[in-house]
Amino acid sequence: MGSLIHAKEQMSSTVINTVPKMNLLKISEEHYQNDEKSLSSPVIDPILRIVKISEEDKQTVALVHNAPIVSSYNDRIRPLLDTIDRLRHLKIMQEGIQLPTIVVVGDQSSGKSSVLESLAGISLPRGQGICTRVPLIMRLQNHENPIPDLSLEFNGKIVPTDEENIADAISLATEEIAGIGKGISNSLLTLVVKKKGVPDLTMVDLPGITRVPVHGQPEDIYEQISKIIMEFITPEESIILNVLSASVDFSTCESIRMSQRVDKTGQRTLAVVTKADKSPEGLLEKVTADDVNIGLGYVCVRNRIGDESYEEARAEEARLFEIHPQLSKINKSIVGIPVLAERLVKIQAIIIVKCLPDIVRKINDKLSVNLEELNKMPKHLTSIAEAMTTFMHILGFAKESLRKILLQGEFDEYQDVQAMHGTARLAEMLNKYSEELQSEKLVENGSKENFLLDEIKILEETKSIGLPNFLPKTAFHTLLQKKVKAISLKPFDFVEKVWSYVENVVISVLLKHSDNYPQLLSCTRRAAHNLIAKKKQQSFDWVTDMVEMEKLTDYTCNPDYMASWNKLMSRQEEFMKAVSSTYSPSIINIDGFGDINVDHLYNLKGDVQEAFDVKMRMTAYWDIVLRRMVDNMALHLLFSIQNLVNKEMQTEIINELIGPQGNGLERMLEESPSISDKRNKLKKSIKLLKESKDVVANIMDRVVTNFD
Ligand SMILES: Nc1nc2c(ncn2[C@@H]2O[C@H](COP(=O)(O)OP(=O)(O)OP(=O)(O)O)[C@@H](O)[C@H]2O)c(=O)[nH]1
Repeated sequence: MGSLIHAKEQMSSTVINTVPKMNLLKISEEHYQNDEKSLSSPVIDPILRIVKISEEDKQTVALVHNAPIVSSYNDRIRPLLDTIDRLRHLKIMQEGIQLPTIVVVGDQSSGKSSVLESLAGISLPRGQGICTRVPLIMRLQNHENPIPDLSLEFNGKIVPTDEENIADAISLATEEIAGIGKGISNSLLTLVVKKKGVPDLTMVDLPGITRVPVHGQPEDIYEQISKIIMEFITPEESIILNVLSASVDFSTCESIRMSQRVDKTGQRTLAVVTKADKSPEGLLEKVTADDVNIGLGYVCVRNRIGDESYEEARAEEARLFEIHPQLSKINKSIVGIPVLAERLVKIQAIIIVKCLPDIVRKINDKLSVNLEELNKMPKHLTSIAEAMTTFMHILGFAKESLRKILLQGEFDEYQDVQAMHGTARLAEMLNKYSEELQSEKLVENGSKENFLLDEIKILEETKSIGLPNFLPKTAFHTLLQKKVKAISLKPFDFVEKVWSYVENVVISVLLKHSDNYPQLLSCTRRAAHNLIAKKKQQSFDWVTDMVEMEKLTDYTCNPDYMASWNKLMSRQEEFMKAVSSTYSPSIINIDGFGDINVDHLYNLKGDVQEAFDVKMRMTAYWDIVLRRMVDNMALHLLFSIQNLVNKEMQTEIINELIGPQGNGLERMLEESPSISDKRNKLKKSIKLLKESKDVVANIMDRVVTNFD
């Protein structure tokens, strides 16, 4: 037997020593398989499951079963397992970093605690009804001292205990955590068992699932327990040790349903079938049929019964599977606590090696994200001078951002937010405004059935006693006023739209920069709002003047006016011919108006020729007016926005914050609870991650060396 153990030790160290750095899991799985092969050449499926085993091997396995449950994996896996345990102790899972964990689940009284005590060689509270009421982390450590060393860790304290009192100590600790009675809690209880011959294993025992609350249990016991179980078995890093009683139909087990929900293919589920002694009939068929899809295979066991000692229980178990008419037919590679221990130790090594590099990466990533966030957080201000400096910085940054967004067209701070690409949006609005003004002109020029009638009517009404060949200026002005009036609302609408947009941009920039000082938010928002209201009013006043000016006066030095009028007037003679033509329809094409039927002007009283002249003057001039309305508007807005960004905003906000009414600087000294909470949380998390980083830093060197 000694040489066998020696051979196995050699084999194990080969496994550990030959795994290269890259792709640790894949390789360690292969080696694990090789390991099994070198032991007994069984046929093994890709997920570690032994399918066939030779007769000769059966004997070897049987011999191994009689060896103490200690693997030479221990020496090498122990530091890795310690690392994981220390990370668990640091509560790294609170940071959303999952640890590789063997999670023991099972229906109520399926025998979970019995399996664990068999593995640990100690007595745990056992019984009918709910015994495990809190997640129990069981850390088994092989140690050389023949005297076992047991302790419980919970609620921040360590309580030493011994084998005799462990069951009571666990019950007491459970009561302290979850209260007296049958209630459950998700606060952890850790049991450390250092004992000669135990496998180096860490497992989590969870409360058993029950659908029907027993006397004294809360009504929603099923939901409470399911929640805890799901929390532990959902992460991909968890191996599910599903404890099933041989006396039940596996497919009806709640624990199977749950594990199937998170591990459909069963690739991270191992089944332990307890109470083989109670229900031996058909057990072989059940585990062979594998109706419930257990990827990592089955191990059938017989736990301690009544007052048996651990040694007696193991001997009974070995005897049972050796001589029982039905149970002895079950392959020896899948029976007994020693096989289970061996299997778990290996699976544990594989998942740890697989997960560790990822854990290290996640710790580093999270640490740098948190450090960055902490650095970005506002300083806690302690004096008015500090508050003033911070405030001026905020103002400076906001001004710079607005200058980029609204004046220079640089969007590095808002690459993906189109609404904040200010210069482009303003240009878009101006183009639309210009198009809207032009479209009015097109509509008007398009209505040809009344061509010249307006002009003729106005000329008649503005006639006075005088020489016939003088065009009355009033006629032109009357027409101009009518036209300006028709479009006069458009510039007001445009101004309204532009300032609303600018207000949104200004407020979101100010809010972004004063984000860390919620005390500043309301007063900067108010200042921005007041300032924009003022600017809007100024623009309205300016637009009113501009519209009135265009209505009441007329002037341009733009040569386009004369050029365009001359061009239009060159068609006057032809036009008059068309008007006096007796043919019907009499049609003439004029630039900008298209084909005009002039039948309605034939024989018309009033001066058609004069009306044509007035209309063409107006047409030439109106183009100038519209362009002027767009150009002037653009200049006005650019100038106003420039003033707002470069001068007025700063003054307005300073007045609002520290003016006669303002007490903003004093308020900046009072840190908001949400900010201080956030800072404390970040500091706590950074401390935890730094400690975790130290914990894994040493081990990663060893992983690499060991697995080189
Ligand atoms: N005959 C026999 N009885 C067993 C075996 N395993 C467990 N039992 C008994 O089944 C009962 C329940 O076992 P526990 O280990 O307390 O079950 P549990 O799943 O931890 O229970 P809860 O935590 O309450 O859900 C106890 O009385 C055990 O002695 C076994 O292999 N054979």
